[in-house]
Amino acid sequence: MTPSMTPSTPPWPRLQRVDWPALEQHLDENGHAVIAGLLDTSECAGLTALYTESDRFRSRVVMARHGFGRGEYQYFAYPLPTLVDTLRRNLYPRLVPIANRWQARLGKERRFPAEHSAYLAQCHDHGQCRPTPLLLRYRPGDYNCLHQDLYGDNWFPLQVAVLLSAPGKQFEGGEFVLTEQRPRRQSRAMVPPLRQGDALVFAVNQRPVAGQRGDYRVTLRHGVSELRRGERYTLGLIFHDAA
Ligand SMILES: O=C(O)CCC(=O)C(=O)O
Ligand SMILES: [Fe+2]
Repeated sequence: MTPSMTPSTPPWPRLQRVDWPALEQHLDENGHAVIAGLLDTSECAGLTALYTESDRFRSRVVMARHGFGRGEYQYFAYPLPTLVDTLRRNLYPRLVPIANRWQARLGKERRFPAEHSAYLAQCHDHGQCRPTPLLLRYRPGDYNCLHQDLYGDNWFPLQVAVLLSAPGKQFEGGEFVLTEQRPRRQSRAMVPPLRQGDALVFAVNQRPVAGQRGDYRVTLRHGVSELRRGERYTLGLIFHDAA
């Protein structure tokens, strides 16, 4: 454990400062919402520095080999770095009420338990045992095709990505892009402005939208536009484990 991996303040008080009702409303209306400044610069640098510590990771994916884009990412192995584990365990209970409300509106039966440990036990019972938190690295010319991070039948409907690099300073281009596909309509693209340390909460698969005849589903995908300069790192926090 490097010293920079110790959170400078415990994440719990940090998350208490978040305006959750506003975040929830933005999520309901757009399928994504930003938690500004969740990590500080030194925490971002500490996580970025882990990228070269190969024994922290269970696998490395070179995106071009799979047609996923260009660039690469690595999935952390268990045990997760303390800060990654703390973020995942503390963000989850805040997102559960939103996730369960969406499940009901989407007509889905599954409800998620209040604690992340209980949810992981469920994933493990389903044979989804492999950790999904990841670090992504982009260099000039790299990009990430629009995709969804499902990894099995049991998936938690919200995920979080934290931008670890400083736009305009450490990199240019490389915008986080979301698309929202509405039934029988054209897709809407969204590019939330992100600064270093900002966390984006977004829908993994679908979100409910109130229509004239009840709720309907819209499908979301996310990706990253081409990086023009520098190096860009992201921490991805997915709450379900993978098959
Ligand atoms: O690099 C990014 O911002 C996208 C990360 C991503 O695809 C994810 O966290 O699931
Ligand atoms: Fe992703």
